[in-house]
Amino acid sequence: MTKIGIGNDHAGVELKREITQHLQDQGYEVWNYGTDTEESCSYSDYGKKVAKAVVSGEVEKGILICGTGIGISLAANKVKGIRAAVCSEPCSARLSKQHNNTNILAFGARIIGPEMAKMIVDEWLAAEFQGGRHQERVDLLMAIEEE
Ligand SMILES: O=C(CO)[C@H](O)[C@H](O)COP(=O)(O)O
Repeated sequence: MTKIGIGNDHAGVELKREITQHLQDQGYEVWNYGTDTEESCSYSDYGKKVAKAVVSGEVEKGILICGTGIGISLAANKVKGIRAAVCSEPCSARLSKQHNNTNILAFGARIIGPEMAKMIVDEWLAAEFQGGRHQERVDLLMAIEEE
């Protein structure tokens, strides 16, 4: 079963627990990269940890949660090879995989509720990259990393 890495800052601890349970109920193997306390911390540390786990192949996909999903996705996108998208509804999550081949999904625990988060996660995990013209664009996107 797909291995999924999950990480969050202090704002995302509770939602991370719910999403982890939701994924495990479906048979996914979930690797937790923290944080697990509500002590104030930096989203950068956890975005980076999950991003590096995806790039190294330790896990296949990543899920990141902070207050808005923005800071933690920005951190992940600093890691070479990562395409992380913040999504607040399922349609964008599906298209982020179909067109952009995202390898990390992010959302905000202060923006959406747990049921919406579960729908977003399910839609993203069910979607497949469509390749073709989108592959050419993703190749151009990733080539920016080499400039
Ligand atoms: O959403 C976030 C980053 O994009 C953080 O979770 C948020 O900035 C944390 O704020 P605070 O320190 O006030 O709890």
